[in-house]
Amino acid sequence: MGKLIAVEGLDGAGKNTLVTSLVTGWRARGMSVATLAFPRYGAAVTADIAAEALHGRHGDLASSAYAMAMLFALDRADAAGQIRADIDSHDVVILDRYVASNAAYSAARLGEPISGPAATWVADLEFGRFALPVPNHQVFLGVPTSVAAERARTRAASDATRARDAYERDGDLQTRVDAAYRDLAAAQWFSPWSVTTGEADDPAIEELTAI
Ligand SMILES: Nc1ncnc2c1ncn2[C@@H]1O[C@H](COP(=O)(O)OP(=O)(O)OP(=O)(O)O)[C@@H](O)[C@H]1O
Ligand SMILES: Cc1cn([C@H]2C[C@H](O)[C@@H](COP(=O)(O)O)O2)c(=O)[nH]c1=O
Repeated sequence: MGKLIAVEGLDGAGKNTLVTSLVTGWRARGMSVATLAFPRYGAAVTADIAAEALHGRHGDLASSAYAMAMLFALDRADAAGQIRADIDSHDVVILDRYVASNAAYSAARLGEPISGPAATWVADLEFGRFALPVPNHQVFLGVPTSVAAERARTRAASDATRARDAYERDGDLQTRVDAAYRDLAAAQWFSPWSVTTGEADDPAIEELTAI
């Protein structure tokens, strides 16, 4: 039975880069590692519709925090069997975004604390009704919001397929999401959390690399 680790953070924080580097390190040590990124663009229609909505399609769909969160949650519900099978057959399963993304973005959109109705609904829906596995560990890649925003902007400028979506263009939302993630980490929401800047010499990264 492998460990399930979820990496969380703002848009452009460098989650994908961090996951890739951790996976490379673990595989170099002979560990078997499975990885999955949410939303599963191109693999789940719910993920694609969510992305399209954040780029201005599907009428007023994106204006509902709960509707958007439901799309992201249904994507994960559809992947639950795959996640469980991966946990059974690997030493580590590492996810680029997971349930806490829905809790942080939904609470931030609605201006609620993480103990409020939206984050509670996300947890009940995803860990409860959809029975998604609870991670053994969650990592918040807590780079400054200005750094994440600049990385998202630079990426959009150099890659036409990565134009910034409604969440990425909303600086106030990103600031509230950052605060929500810090609260989730401080509350050790559903599992132990670490907060890292992502630098290789950060003790939190050294600890993860050495699992
Ligand atoms: N430590 C770093 N230093 C400098 N640039 C970085 C670093 N980590 C990531 N980047 C760059 O920042 C951009 C965003 O990185 P990445 O795609 O890993 O972020 P992400 O958190 O997965 O983003 P999103 O959630 O928006 O998909 C990329 O262009 C990447 O090359
Ligand atoms: C998985 C997931 C994502 N979101 C938000 C976070 C981002 O702003 C967008 C798209 O994700 P990406 O990593 O930038 O491709 O959606 C969310 O609110 N809830 C979720 O579960």
